[in-house]
Amino acid sequence: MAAENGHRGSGIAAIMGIGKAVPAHVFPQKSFPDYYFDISNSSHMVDLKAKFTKISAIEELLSLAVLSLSLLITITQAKCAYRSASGKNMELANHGVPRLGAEAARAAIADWGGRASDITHLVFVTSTSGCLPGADFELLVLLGLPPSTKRAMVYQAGCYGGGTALRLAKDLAENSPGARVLVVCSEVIALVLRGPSESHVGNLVGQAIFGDAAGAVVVGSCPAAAAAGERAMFEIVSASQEVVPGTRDAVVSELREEGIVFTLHRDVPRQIGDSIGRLVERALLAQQQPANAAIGAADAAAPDLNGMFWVVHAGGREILDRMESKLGLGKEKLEASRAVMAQYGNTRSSCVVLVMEEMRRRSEERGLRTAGEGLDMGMLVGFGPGLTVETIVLRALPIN
Ligand SMILES: CC(=O)CC(=O)SCCNC(=O)CCNC(=O)[C@H](O)C(C)(C)COP(=O)(O)OP(=O)(O)OC[C@H]1O[C@@H](n2cnc3c(N)ncnc32)[C@H](O)[C@@H]1OP(=O)(O)O
Repeated sequence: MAAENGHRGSGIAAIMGIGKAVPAHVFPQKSFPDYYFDISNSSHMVDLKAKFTKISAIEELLSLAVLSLSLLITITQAKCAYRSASGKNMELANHGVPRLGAEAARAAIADWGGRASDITHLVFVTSTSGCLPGADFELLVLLGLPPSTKRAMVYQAGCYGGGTALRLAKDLAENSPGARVLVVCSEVIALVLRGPSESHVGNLVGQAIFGDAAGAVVVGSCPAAAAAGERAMFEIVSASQEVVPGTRDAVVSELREEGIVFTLHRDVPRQIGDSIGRLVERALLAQQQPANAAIGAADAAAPDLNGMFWVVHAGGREILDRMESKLGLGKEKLEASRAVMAQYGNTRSSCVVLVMEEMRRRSEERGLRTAGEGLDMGMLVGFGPGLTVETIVLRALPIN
């Protein structure tokens, strides 16, 4: 299946298979505030519960949030105080992260059409477990990948980790002959889950919006002949990473005795909104010449952003709203991100893969020419602590 050994991959890396996995059990978002304040013995915090209820109504249509693996632990432990010890939660995360990841990886490999034994590299991303050997090793065993698979772990990158992994996969695929890189992003938020604190509303926001999910893709260059079943869906044209100056404290996450304690600053949506125009402009300038031509060679510096598809990390409704208005995007452009947010919440590093999968599914259902809503060029945006922003220019290839 992989390109011939010894042939140096000269083509642009492309995504050839996509898969996702979400927990089997979902929790009704509407009754989540009652449940959450009840299990944390916090029902007396009436004002805070009202605030939480407002925040957790992520989208008007939302009926379910996927938080099940993490919620199961609270059910079995029957405690979830703001500062409870995290031993059981750690066990659950260390167990769940590779397993959810393996499910997504199996789906991605099936979608690609190759065999697990053809995978040459693995890039595994998580910010919600911590053990050695790591989740990448467990995945190797669970999938029966060759022991010679070259692995790399991306730990604690937060929500931008999905973009980081795609950037690394591009470099690996374009510089290693015949490489087929499996990227797996898996997050089980057991270590993050804690009861409410009146003095830490930034944490409460995360309790309302974070969810468990894994996303996986297979990346390679020089696809084998179509007859062999391998096809490129999205070329990874170029990839950039930038830090937004002065935003170091915006998203902070620390691994402590009581688990992962994170905070989201109230200004995150504004900070992303204020910088997104410049970041997108720079990402488009950084892309390679052939892709420029596809956007519109006559005016490559001022592309029609509405003529592109958008795979944006579903960080929170306000972030998507601000991005939409700052970039002047039409209401429909961030539909895939909003759908993922409504169904699964903010699933951290895996979120951009889920958005890509959602977009591909919708495009195919509508009989569109490409998996990128029928368009040729698109942009993936992931962001997280730092604030660090990953921007990836994608080219969607025609669906066979
Ligand atoms: C983890 C990673 O690596 C990467 C990430 O994805 S980081 C996550 C990024 N996401 C965010 O930061 C969330 C951004 N916020 C939002 O999208 C929206 O605020 C929201 C969807 C969460 C809620 O929107 P909303 O329902 O319109 O409520 P909103 O009015 O904004 O807030 C409700 C209350 O909570 C408060 N609040 C909201 N966010 C807060 C925060 N981060 N810190 C403290 N207070 C906050 C508001 O001030 C408001 O308080 P009052 O009622 O006293 O005025």
